[in-house]
Amino acid sequence: MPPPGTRITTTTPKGRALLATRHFSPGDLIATFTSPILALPDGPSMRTTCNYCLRTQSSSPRPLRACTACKAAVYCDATCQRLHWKAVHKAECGMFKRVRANVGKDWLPTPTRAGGTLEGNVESFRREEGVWADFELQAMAAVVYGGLLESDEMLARAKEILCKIQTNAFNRLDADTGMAGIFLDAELSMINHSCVPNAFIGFDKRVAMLRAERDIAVGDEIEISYVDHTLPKSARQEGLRLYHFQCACPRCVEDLDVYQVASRSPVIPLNKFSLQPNIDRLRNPPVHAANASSAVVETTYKAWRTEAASGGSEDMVTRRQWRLCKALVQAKMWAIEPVPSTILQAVNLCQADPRTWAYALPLSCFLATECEPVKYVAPFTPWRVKGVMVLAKLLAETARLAAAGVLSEDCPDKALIAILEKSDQVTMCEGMLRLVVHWARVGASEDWEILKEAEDLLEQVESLEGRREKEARLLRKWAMNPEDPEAKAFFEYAVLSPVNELAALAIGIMDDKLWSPNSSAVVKSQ
Ligand SMILES: C[S@@+](CC[C@H](N)C(=O)[O-])C[C@H]1O[C@@H](n2cnc3c(N)ncnc32)[C@H](O)[C@@H]1O
Repeated sequence: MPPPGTRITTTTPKGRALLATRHFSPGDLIATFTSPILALPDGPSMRTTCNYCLRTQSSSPRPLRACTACKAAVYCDATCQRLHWKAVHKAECGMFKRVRANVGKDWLPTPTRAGGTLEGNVESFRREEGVWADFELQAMAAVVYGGLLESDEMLARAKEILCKIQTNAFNRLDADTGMAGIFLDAELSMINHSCVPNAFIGFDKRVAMLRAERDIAVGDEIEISYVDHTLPKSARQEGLRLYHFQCACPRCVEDLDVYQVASRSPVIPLNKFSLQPNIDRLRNPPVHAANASSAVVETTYKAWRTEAASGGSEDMVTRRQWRLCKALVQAKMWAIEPVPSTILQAVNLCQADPRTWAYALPLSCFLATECEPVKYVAPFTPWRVKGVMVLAKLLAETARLAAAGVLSEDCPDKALIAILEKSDQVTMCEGMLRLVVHWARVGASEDWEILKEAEDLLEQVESLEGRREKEARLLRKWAMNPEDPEAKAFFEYAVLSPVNELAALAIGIMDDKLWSPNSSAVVKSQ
């Protein structure tokens, strides 16, 4: 049964499709999917992820405990273990024991349940030689270790199931919230792909939530993106290869870049309550597009990926990758991949070294103002909210160092210190947290880890001694009504202005500060 407010229809060439039978506004929850056919950790995460709720070891309050019988499946507590036993583990525990006895290791169960009506693209997979050979091996293993009768029919059935899983299951890897695994639901699998999606899926443990990303009118097809739709065309096509169709969305057909797609987005005005409230700038981005054709984008991205696979030290690879981005950086097309990914890598490198730690802040300001709002125009998308939360946490840390009078000891960059010293970092942090709390409630569930983290931090900031009440009152007023003239002017002065000043340092930091052998702030292996 399709969820209320939707119906399933059949179209050419997509097959079945989910249509809206009522209007959905941006952020509306279209449906929740609570009874997946499969919700399993993926292979590499099996021993480090609760096999029931899919929480990873790093986000679990307790060490994960293994099932005492098979020693393969792990759980965060007895409740998860009991529920998983009832849902699937009683059928697979014996299989794991056999695998352990025969090959001496834990092994990802090839799932043996998949709805009979799912699209499998079996004939197309059969033509993909490497993939098909892999499926044959996996099917054989599933039959042998599942203790099933080893017949041609059984092997064919196992391969068909693998095709269905590949075509329909969602990879729910989420490093930020510590969730990993695959999720397969028969109704969710009716949703087709577009690189300009009007909806997106969020996960909370074993529940998937389908939300509108923009207005969806009665009769519109509901479409999500199966891949990172902000990547260049060739990378998107590579990601879609195993789904066996040619994407005919406007991004693919007209070969639009992220700026062109963003400038047409109907949800641009929502950014009035964001770190990029300059709506005109999103509609008419100040980029030099003529200097960065799609051929330049593709060549840059391919060279960047080759460099990523080169196996050098992370900082040297990132340095070389940054050089490869030169044409895009000069064209001010900073939201086009691989520029944002390279800056994000640099943020991670900075955070790992006390000498460069403070540089993470301007780089993250740059990502949150120049890159993310173009890649993901709706400010409630989890990717946007997470970026603002990273900034809030960095500011909480620099504010603590500043209060202890040790900020300049840790950071030798005078321009950066000057901006931080004249800014009220606590107010900046509080402004970010109000954005996170507001948008996380629109785009995610109340149980989202990031929302809880933001609420906790906001409570701590609100109870800080010496916090100025007038500033706090204006931020509260701004969160209630971002158009209120007094509150808006205050937010621009106290939050946006220092954020933009910090962001303006980012390109210089990427060019010189992180890798120059003469710099006093260098990343590790220089
Ligand atoms: C998860 S299923 C979606 C539901 C599917 N249409 C069905 O009838 O079961 C994925 C498959 O749907 C088809 N599909 C999804 N998006 C498409 C698109 N934009 N254009 C053409 N086919 C698409 C492809 O066959 C793909 O492998």
